Amino acid sequence: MSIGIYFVTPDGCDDALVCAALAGGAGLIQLRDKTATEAEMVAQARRLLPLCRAAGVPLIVNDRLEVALASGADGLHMGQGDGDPAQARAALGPDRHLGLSIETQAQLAAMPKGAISLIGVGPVRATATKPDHATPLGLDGLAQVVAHSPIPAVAIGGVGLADIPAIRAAGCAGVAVVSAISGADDPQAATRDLVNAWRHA
Ligand SMILES: Cc1ncc(COP(=O)(O)OP(=O)(O)O)c(N)n1
Ligand SMILES: Cc1nc(C(=O)O)sc1CCOP(=O)(O)O
Ligand SMILES: [Mg+2]
Repeated sequence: MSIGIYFVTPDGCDDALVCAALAGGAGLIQLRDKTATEAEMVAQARRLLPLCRAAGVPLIVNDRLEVALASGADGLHMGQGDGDPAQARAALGPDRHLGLSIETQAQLAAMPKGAISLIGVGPVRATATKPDHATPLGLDGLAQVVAHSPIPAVAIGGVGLADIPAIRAAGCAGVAVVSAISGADDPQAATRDLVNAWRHA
């Protein structure tokens, strides 16, 4: 599986920002909004789905299984405290993506076999985007976790353009970013630069 650049939305994300990431070549989108109501997230996911489908890019919902199901999204991302992955897999069915956050080797070893299709490993570095993040792994720690993963992994947390060669060399299927795209003056160009760096790493 090759994902490349995985755009995770910031709180209050404008649909236009997702369009810019799609136009720049993002290979996966996660709707993550810690401030939105369930109804707002369902409505936004329903608006974004046709845009993502037109680009051939899956749309995944963060945290909220009900939103993923009600919107018909292509999957769900869960953290360690976000419920039982086996139950989420049963509700999602066999074909949709189910991502799980992995912060340590022990969490990887304890991961329920079969339910998860993708892991997000991090944070690589401290990041203000997720104030409650776990202890940073660094690029070496990332590589150690990914080396033991039986399923595709993406790196997340405080990463950007300069990290892409090391992240790819670690065996990741992609890199998940918020601020490297959302904080750029030109999000489409920033995504394109990340995509090109990924392709040439
Ligand atoms: C791809 C990816 N990896 C990790 C996370 C973090 O999930 P979680 O630990 O549940 O934290 P929140 O994002 O819910 O604050 C993620 N969202 N995506
Ligand atoms: C959503 C998220 N999860 C993380 C984890 O470590 O699990 S770090 C993170 C935020 C990533 O944002 P940025 O690219 O701006 O650092
Ligand atoms: Mg979560």
